[in-house]
Amino acid sequence: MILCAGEALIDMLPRDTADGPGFYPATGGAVFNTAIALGRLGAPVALHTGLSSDLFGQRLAADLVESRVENRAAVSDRPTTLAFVTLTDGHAEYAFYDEGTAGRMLAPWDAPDMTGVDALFIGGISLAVEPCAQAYEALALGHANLPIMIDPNIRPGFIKDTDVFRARLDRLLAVADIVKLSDEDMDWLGMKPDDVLAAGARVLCLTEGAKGVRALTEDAEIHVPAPTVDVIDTVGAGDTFNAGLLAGLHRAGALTKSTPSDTDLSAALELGVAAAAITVSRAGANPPWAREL
Ligand SMILES: OC[C@H]1O[C@H](O)[C@H](O)[C@@H]1O
Repeated sequence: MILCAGEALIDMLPRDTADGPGFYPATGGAVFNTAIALGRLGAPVALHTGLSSDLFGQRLAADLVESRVENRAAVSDRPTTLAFVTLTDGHAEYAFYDEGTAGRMLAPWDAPDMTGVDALFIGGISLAVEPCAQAYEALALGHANLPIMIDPNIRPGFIKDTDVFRARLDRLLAVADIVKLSDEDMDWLGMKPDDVLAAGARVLCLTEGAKGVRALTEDAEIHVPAPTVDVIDTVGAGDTFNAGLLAGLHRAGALTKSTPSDTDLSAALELGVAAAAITVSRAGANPPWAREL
């Protein structure tokens, strides 16, 4: 069972209405998106997050059930985080409303049930805000014996304290086996691929948008191009890639504390880019796609 830990929220996606520009709600949040995609790919998966009991929280919980994701959230009556999305040529930018929300206020003592968990996926904007960042860090550091994948999904405008965030990432990179970063993440971190591997990662996945993904291990560099599709929006592309990678490795028995073989890694990367390509060709982070894949 892969335990995904991070935010579940509502994306307010832009849509023109007869009265002018408007928004409509869709389930989202980087780690929620990864959990949903893992469930759709048939991987055994659970989600740990701070989930609201409000109507949006109920909708998020219902989507988990529908996609066969076990719900291991800490539920509270605080509101659901909202992310207002603006799109420029399909590229998404986010404005978050998360003050005092159920997701943000998750505390280290809201620890999840770890029964049956054999791998961890941790990430998202939750690593940049208190106190939930402490909860997710404690989870990773307390279970460093498990294979861990981290995607910090860095959104510079959302980082409340750069020094605290950077120090936290350094501690997480030291226990991570697989790290996924985008070009922009690498620029923000001021790191080179070798620095990430030297910090402890066995696999570094560098997503390069329409160009695909480059994966580096100590001994290999594998490039997998992305299928060509018409992009509607990029919301959730990286999250779905993460799910494909994790599902592929898990299925091959290669989601372990060791470096996967080039064959297993290549096949998992292929699944990741294929899933991401379908996501970007639809509106929103979690369009229905499993059968097509
Ligand atoms: O990675 C995409 C996700 O990031 C943002 O946090 C949005 O919630 C969106 O669903």
